[in-house]
Amino acid sequence: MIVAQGLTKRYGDKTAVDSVDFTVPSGTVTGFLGPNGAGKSTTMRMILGLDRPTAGQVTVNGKQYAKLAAPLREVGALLDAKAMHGGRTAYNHLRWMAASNRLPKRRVDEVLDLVGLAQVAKKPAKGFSLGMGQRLGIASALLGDPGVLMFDEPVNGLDPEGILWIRNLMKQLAAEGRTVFVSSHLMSEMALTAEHLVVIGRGRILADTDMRTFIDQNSTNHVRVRSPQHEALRDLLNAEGLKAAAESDGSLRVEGADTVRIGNAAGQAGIWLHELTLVQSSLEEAFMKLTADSVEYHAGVPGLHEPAHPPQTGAAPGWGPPQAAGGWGPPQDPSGSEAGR
Ligand SMILES: Nc1ncnc2c1ncn2[C@@H]1O[C@H](COP(=O)(O)OP(=O)(O)OP(=O)(O)O)[C@@H](O)[C@H]1O
Repeated sequence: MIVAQGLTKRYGDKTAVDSVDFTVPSGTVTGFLGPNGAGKSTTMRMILGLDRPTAGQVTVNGKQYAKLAAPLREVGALLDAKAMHGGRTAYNHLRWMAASNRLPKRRVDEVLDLVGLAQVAKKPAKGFSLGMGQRLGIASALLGDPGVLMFDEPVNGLDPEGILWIRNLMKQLAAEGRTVFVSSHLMSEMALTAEHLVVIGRGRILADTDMRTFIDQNSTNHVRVRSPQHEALRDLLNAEGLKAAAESDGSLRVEGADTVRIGNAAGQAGIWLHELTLVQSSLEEAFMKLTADSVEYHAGVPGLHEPAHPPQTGAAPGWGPPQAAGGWGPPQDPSGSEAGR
């Protein structure tokens, strides 16, 4: 179990982690979610004693990491898959880690087998692909057979088979009663893997709850209904006080009612239905809604940003597509000369 209490980290005037309290229970996979820069890696580094908290504390199995007698046997972590000596072979990388924690050599072979790297064990890590590096990092985390495991973006670079493998591995580790704490930006993957969620935004805990409750509390289900009598159905639902909005695929999106109510209303009015589906919100929708105010780094949407050089001639003011001349983009040489380019 991991327990954080008032855990805080400040870098100068930047508060990366702001007095957070949370518990990562054993026997379940806990997802650690948050937008870029939310404080996930900083929190994980503090759990592993790689960063010292400015205030508060975090313990693993009741002790601070630095006070664990045999850390590798209690906590395994994958934070940065590239954090290894590139000239060392996968085998030797694991061998020195095992030796430093008095783990037997045979454990190195076991974890290499487990992560599927046995055939390349004697090859230097610098030649490894991103996915192979992730597998080696996971092997390091598993080396001491620890009860607590932390993975920062573990599926990064893995192929579909690798993603399925790590998903099943994490579930299996949790089913064995271990504590599994995993961060990821892949919401669809997290929805399939985690049962519990800790969500952080701008250094503060936004949610600490089970997956179903999180989705239910932060999203709205709707019903998708399709009928050859589209207009009649829409009028009927609107008359019933339901908001029925036409979708571009020809269906109606109805909020605030379940399938039974809509089906009964349509049946009583003699309206044929070709589809009546309850659409449950996804983790992604719930996450986006909850963290909308916590996103620090927004990407510009092409065509939606204000141009640095607004159109000068013959164009209405305001935003618009790039102009052939005098519009957005690098300044043009009016002579059309190639000189100086
Ligand atoms: N060593 C450091 N010095 C100064 N600021 C830092 C340092 N490490 C992290 N930060 C800042 O702390 C905040 C939290 O960063 P952190 O890496 O923990 O976020 P994150 O949730 O892991 O983000 P991402 O999803 O992008 O990996 C960011 O604003 C970051 O710039």
